[in-house]
Amino acid sequence: MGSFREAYAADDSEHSEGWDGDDNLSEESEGESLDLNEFDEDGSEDDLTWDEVLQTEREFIQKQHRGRERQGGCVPFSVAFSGGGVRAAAFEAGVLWRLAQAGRLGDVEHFVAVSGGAYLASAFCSQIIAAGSPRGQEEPAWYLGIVAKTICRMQKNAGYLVRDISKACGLSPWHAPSLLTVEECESLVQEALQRGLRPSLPRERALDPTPLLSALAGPGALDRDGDGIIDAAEAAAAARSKLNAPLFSLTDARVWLGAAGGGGGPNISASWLARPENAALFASESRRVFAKLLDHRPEKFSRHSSQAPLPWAALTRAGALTAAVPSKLAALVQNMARLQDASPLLQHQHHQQLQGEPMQVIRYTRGGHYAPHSDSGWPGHREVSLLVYLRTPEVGGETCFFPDGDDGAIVGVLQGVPASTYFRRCAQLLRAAGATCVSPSRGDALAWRNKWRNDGSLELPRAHAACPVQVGEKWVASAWVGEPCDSTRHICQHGSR
Ligand SMILES: O=C(O)CCC(=O)C(=O)O
Ligand SMILES: [Fe+2]
Repeated sequence: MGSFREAYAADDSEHSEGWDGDDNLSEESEGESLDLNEFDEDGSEDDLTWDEVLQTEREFIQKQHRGRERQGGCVPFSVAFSGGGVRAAAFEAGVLWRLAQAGRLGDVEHFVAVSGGAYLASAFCSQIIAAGSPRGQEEPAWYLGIVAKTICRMQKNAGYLVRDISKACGLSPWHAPSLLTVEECESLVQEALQRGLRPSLPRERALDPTPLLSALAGPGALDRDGDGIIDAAEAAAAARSKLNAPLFSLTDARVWLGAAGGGGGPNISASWLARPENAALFASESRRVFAKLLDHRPEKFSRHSSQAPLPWAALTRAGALTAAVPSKLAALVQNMARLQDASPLLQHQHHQQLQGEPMQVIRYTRGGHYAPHSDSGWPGHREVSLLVYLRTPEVGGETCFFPDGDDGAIVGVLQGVPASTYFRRCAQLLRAAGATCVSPSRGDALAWRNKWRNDGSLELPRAHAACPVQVGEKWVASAWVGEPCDSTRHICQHGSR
């Protein structure tokens, strides 16, 4: 553990109360800045003398040295950041990042800074205080996360003067070229074909939102059997079919619910949902989210593709060409988590969380698309989404991600656009509204984190769309890393993982 981190955390912990998690210290904390007049010039009986301070510091460092020697740790060293305005801070951000990448930040004994260097040093220390402490093995990744956050904060404040070398700002989708081999892609396609995956709907039906709207907008949308009660199955089916995949069939919903009984398990278990208070909560959340989505753009509820769930066990059975797929996906999540979040849970439990629900192979024939949507239906649902292109269309089929927290621009640009225009110019339209579009390329993978507002409300987290396939066929595999249950969230998974 870095001694400066401990020293800050131990001695200055009360200062962290002024940290508001945003770019500025709160007004309150500014008002509470250190008042030098409070100190007696000759030092009152209650104050530490310089000798005592030095002695305490020496003992602390000796203790650290002994601990380090016992663990066979690296040679400790100190870091000094010079001044030079924001340019110095920008340069030193790079130094911090390299030290974090080399796993050496934990060996820093003293960290001193002046002027421009202190912009960075103080931001870095604030992040450390706010983050608490890492546990053993997690230390290098923990420091990477802290430095990434520091860099993002600087980039936000200093703009182009600071380059985002951490690639962590803005939560961009992570693009991993050639993650799967051609053989692995084809094996997934064959597995899905064996499970009866058919071509998706023809174009004319695919782009017509009318049947969807009539099916969804009625008051009985959640109460499927019309008995006035939204039971567990209805709530689950509604969450799945209305919030995430609006054309998800009842059969699919049954498969999903059925998985609760064994093998993998869904994000929310049937037993959890069976408790009336949970089902009611779930249904009301679903209604709220659904209403909000519907307000934005009803057509977004359309999805035209065919899906086949692939159980993980089938992929990893002896001799399967797809045996390496789960670890490749897990490693992708881990890399992204290290640099974007460094949340220990996401970094270390992703393998298990990944297999919480089956992978899904999706097939889009001409006109097949997935209108703007979010993969995560509620807080505590899917933390990360993964997508691998298995077969690429000749034209169309781009995956477009909307700008963070700004789906308004997208809604505006799509308003009144006829289906035929959307079919031909989807990526062009979405790019013009600020979206980032990725063209399918066989074996390439994308990963992104689904984010929620702090208060748990929906922000169309990482809203994205699959543009219509114009020529050829597009096949993808989708997988999700479930968010672990967290007692501060009122809806979270209770699945039998
Ligand atoms: O096919 C694509 O490009 C996106 C698929 C997707 O968004 C999903 O499966 O949730
Ligand atoms: Fe999606």
